Amino acid sequence: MARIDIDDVVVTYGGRPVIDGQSMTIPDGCFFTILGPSGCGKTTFLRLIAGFLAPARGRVAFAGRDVTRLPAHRRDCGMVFQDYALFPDRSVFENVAYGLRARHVPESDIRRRVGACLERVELAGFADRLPAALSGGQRQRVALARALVIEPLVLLLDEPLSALDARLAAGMQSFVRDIQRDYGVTTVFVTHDQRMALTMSDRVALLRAGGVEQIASPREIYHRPRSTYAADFLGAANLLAVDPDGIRGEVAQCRLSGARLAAHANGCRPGDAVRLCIREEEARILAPGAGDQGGDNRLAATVTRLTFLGEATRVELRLQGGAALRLIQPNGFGATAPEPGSAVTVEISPGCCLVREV
Ligand SMILES: Nc1ncnc2c1ncn2[C@@H]1O[C@H](COP(=O)(O)OP(=O)(O)OP(=O)(O)O)[C@@H](O)[C@H]1O
Repeated sequence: MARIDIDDVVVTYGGRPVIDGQSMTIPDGCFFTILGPSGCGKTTFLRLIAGFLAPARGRVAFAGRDVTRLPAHRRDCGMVFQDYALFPDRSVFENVAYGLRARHVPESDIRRRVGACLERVELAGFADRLPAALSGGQRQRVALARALVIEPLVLLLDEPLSALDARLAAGMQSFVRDIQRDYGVTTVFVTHDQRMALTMSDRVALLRAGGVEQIASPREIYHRPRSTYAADFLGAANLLAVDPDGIRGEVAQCRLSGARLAAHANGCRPGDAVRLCIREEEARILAPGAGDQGGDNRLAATVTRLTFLGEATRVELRLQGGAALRLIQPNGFGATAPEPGSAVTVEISPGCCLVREV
C-alpha cells in the first residue's frame, strides 16, 4: 500500500509536451480512476507511474519515496493490461507464478501464494489450463491474480474491462472492486468510460488534453462538475444558456425561458460565463394540472420526441423561447409518457448547478 504523489511533471514525446506541469495525489488504498477521451494522456500518466517512461521534469513518489528514476521492475507495481498479456504457452498457474519466480521466491511459497490467489479470483480448478482454454472473463481474472500475487505497492489497470462484453464487464467491475478492497492496494484505473469511473472509484481524475480538469469523488464530479467539459463528459447533461440574476452564497438565481430558477452556484461568481447544467434525471414532467399555478423552477414546454429505453423513456422537449431540454422519465407503476406535441410543465431540481463555460 502506498500513497502516490505526482508533482509538477512534464512528459514530452519527440520534444512535444503531452503533460505539461501537472500534479496529482493518489491516497493510500484508494481506487483512483484516470478518465478522459482518447488521446488525453491517460496511458501516459499510467506509464509514468509504472516507470515505463521518465518525466522531463517533476517527481513521482510512492509512500513518500522518490521513484522518479527507479526502473519499472523495481517499483513494485502490479499491472493488468487491456489485452491481458498472458503467456499463451504457459498454464494458468505458471502465468500467475511468473512474478514470484522472477523474484526468486521459494517454490513452497509460490505454491501457497498462487493457490491462494487463484482461489480468490475463483479459478482454483483452472491451474493447469492454458489461456486459450479460458473465457475472456477468466483470462481477465488470471491477469488480475498475476498482478496481485506479488503483493504490489500499487496496482495499475489499463482499460482492463474494455475487451469484455457489457454484461461481463459489469460483473467484473464489482469483482475487481471487492478484490481491491480485500487487498487494500492503492489502485490506478484508466478508462474512457464515465459510467465505470463513477461506479468503481473512490476518486476520479478527469483529464483534458494532458491536463487535470478536476479531481473529485464520483458524486462530486457528477453533481458539481467544474466546467461544461466535465459536465458533458460525466453523463447526459443539458447545458443551457441562462441569464444569472444573482449569486448569493451557494445559491444562484437565474432566468430560463422567462421562468425564475434556483440552482447551486457551484463556485461560479458574478460575471463568469456560465451555463446551467441540468442532468437528464434532474427534470421531471408534472402531472397534468399540478403545474398550473406556475412558480419557481417550473417551465412550460412542448414534447417533441420520445425514445423508449426499457427501464425509462427519454423525453425531448422544446422550452418556451426555443431551447431544447432532454429528461429521463422512469417507466413502471403505470407511468405513461405524454404524447409528442403535447404541452406540459417541467419542474427542474434546485440541486442542478451552474458550470463555468470552457
Ligand atoms: N510514443 C509516442 N510518441 C509520440 N506521441 C505519443 C506517443 N504515445 C502517445 N503519444 C501522444 O500523446 C498523447 C497522449 O497519449 P495517451 O496514449 O497517453 O492517451 P490516452 O488518453 O491513453 O488515449 P487512448 O484512450 O486512445 O489510449 C496523444 O496525443 C498521443 O498521440
